Amino acid sequence: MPGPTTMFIGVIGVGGVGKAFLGQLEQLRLRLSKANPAIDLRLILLRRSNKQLFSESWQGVSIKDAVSELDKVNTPLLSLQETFDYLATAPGKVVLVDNTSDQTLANSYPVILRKGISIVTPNKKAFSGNFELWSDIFKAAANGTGSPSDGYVFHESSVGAGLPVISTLKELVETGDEVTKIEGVFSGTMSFLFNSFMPVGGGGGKFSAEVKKAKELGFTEPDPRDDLNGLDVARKLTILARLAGLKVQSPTSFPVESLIPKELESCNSGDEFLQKLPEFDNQMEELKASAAKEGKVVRFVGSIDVPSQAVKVGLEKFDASHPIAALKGSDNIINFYTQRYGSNPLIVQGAGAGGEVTAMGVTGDLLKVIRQLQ
Ligand SMILES: NC(=O)C1=CN([C@@H]2O[C@H](COP(=O)(O)OP(=O)(O)OC[C@H]3O[C@@H](n4cnc5c(N)ncnc54)[C@H](OP(=O)(O)O)[C@@H]3O)[C@@H](O)[C@H]2O)C=CC1
Ligand SMILES: N[C@@H](CC=O)C(=O)O
Ligand code: NA
Repeated sequence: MPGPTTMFIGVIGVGGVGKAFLGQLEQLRLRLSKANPAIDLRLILLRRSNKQLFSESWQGVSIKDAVSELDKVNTPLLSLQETFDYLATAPGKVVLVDNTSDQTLANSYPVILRKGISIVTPNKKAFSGNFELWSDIFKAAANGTGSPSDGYVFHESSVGAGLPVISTLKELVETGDEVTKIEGVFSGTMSFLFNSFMPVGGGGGKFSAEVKKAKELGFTEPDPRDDLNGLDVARKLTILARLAGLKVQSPTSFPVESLIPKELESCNSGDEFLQKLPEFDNQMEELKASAAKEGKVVRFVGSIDVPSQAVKVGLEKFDASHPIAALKGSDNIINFYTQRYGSNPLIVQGAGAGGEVTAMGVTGDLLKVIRQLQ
């Protein structure tokens, strides 16, 4: 029988982040039940694009074996609506973990929240799509203007992976500081690409080869064109700008520089794009050489100027001594300029992509929900 502190968890998406999350969920389950044996986390749904696994009896499936059990399933996939209805009938509190980048699922968040199901997710689509969806989500959430019986929603990993970017910005705003500017490097993929293709001091690999590496390391979006076209950074800036109080309509409503060569804009798939990208390495070599002539390197950055409501995303040149030029690996750096912090910004820096660090933000959000519902 489920007790008052039984929490039913549904997980959608078992890619790089989803698999790392399941590992962390099992650790969390063990730690919480050791601290308080009444706390009982049960995995009742695991779904990928073509299969799903249920726990018919609400007992929960083994988290350790869930991915291999999911692989064995050969029953027809339920619709998303049927899946939400199943979750809503669980005999207790339910949390849905969306580890996909699916827009259709993101569009359903208001409906899910109104069923009393909480959501934690690294998926940016819901928070960076049209402004109406953003408003609907927070109207429906218990930690927005919804009722206490609605679900909670947290999305820390949608910006800067597990780095405390969203929580920091929210606290600045909610404690009455005035945020004037947010700027920095917001993409783990772009950071990795430029740090390794154009390192300070010269050298570096071929741009296209670094893109393939970034994908293999699990830094890119499922389709790496979503990183290279600047849209992933634009989505993150849309989220931060909205949290800072700006009514940004969409991630395409401000200037965004794309690194997709014109000739590859019509590729039909990410694979075709990756295959053809080496033909355009010379364009990136020219960019590197022209920056080097000025003793600089190029990095992919973004900024939000709050008073003028100006948001932009693109390439900029930096001196070798600049902190942005000196970043390593997939590191993000996010500078918050505020009235309280004056001319020395509050800085958040560290790995901005990768399965484990992203899953950590999702697991942290799950803990926030558990604390609210306990
Ligand atoms: N990777 C990173 O460093 C970071 C990722 N994120 C975000 O985390 C999310 C996941 O990223 P990542 O794990 O790297 O991506 P992956 O491509 O590795 O995994 C995506 C997973 O989602 C599943 N999926 C896709 N569409 C659907 C659908 N309609 N229904 C059910 N399952 C679906 C896929 O199913 P299948 O296995 O069948 O293909 C796959 O299991 C994305 O939103 C991304 O933007 C955020 C911060 C950092
Ligand atoms: N593709 C994204 C993943 C995290 O949001 C990135 O590279 O930053
Ligand atoms: Na974050």
